[in-house]
Amino acid sequence: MCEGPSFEHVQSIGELLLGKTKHRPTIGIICGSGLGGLADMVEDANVVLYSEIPSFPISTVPGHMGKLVFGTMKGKQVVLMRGRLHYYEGYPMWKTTIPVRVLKACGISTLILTNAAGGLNSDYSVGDIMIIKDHIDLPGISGECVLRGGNDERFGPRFLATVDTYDKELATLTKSIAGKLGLSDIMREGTYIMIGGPTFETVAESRLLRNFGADAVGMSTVPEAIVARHMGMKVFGLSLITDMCSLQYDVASATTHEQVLAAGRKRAKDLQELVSNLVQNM
Ligand SMILES: O=P(O)(O)O[C@@H]1C[C@H](O)[C@@H](CO)O1
Ligand code: HPA
Repeated sequence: MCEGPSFEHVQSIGELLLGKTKHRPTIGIICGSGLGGLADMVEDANVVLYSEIPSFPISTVPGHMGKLVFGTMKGKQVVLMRGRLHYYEGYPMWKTTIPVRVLKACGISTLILTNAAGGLNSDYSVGDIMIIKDHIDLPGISGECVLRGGNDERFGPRFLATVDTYDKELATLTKSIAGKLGLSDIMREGTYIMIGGPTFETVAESRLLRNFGADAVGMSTVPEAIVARHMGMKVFGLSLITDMCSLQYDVASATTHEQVLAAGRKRAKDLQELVSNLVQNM
C-alpha cells in the first residue's frame, strides 16, 4: 500500500553518503538540463556516482550526469545533484524524488531547484531567468501527486499546504544580487507549470497552459519542491527560459533538447554567478 522509500532506507543512504564526504552541507542544489556547469563552482569536491548508491535511480537524460557533488561554493558547504530524475524516464513520481529525501537525511535544510523551461509568457525571451513564485502541479491536480500513497509522518504530514512553497526572502535576496551582477534586465518572476513530458507542447497545449496562468513550462521541479516542503525544507527555484513555446500556428517552431542544452550553455556563467552569490549570502 505504501508507495515510496522507507524512512529507515532513506536515513541509511544519508548515513552512507556522509561516510563518503568530509563536508556537512545544509544547502542542496539540483541542476537542470544543461545547467550542470553549476558544479564547476564547487571547490574541494567529493563526488559520489548515483550508480554507487544502493537502489538509487539512475539519470538517463543527456545533460544529466548522475553524480552527487559535495564541496564548498564561495565558502559555504553545499551538495549538488548533477543529474535529475524525471517522471517521463519511466520512474513512478515518488521515485524521482528519492534524492530529495536523501538530501534531507544528509542535513540539507534549503533546496535550490534549477530547470530549463519553455516560455509561455510573451514578454519573456530565451535566456531570461525566472524566479519561481508559484507552480501548477498539472500531474498532481489530475491524480499523480508525488505524495500519493501511504504517508510516513516521520517524513511529513499527510495533508500538505502548498500556498507558501517558494521562499520569499530568498526571492528578494536573489533579485538584489541579480541587480548587483547587472542581470536585472533578464530577471523575471512567474509561475512554472509541470507537464509529464517527454513530448514538448502542441500549439493548442501551449495556449491552454498559458490560459491556466503559467509563465513557463517544464517537466520537473514540482515534485521535488513538494517533497522538500513535505520534509520542512526551505525551497527556492529558478527556471532558465531555453525556448519560447509556440502560441501561433503560422510561426510555430519545433523545440529540441539540443536547443535546450545550448541555451543552458549560453547562460551558464550568469546562472553560476547568480546561484553562487545567493549561496554565499544565505
Ligand atoms: O531537468 P529539467 O527540468 O531542467 O529538464 C528540462 C525538461 C526536460 O527534461 C528537458 C527537455 O529538453 O529539459
Ligand atoms: O518548452 C518546453 N516544454 C517543456 N519542457 C521544457 N524544458 C525546456 N523547454 C521546455
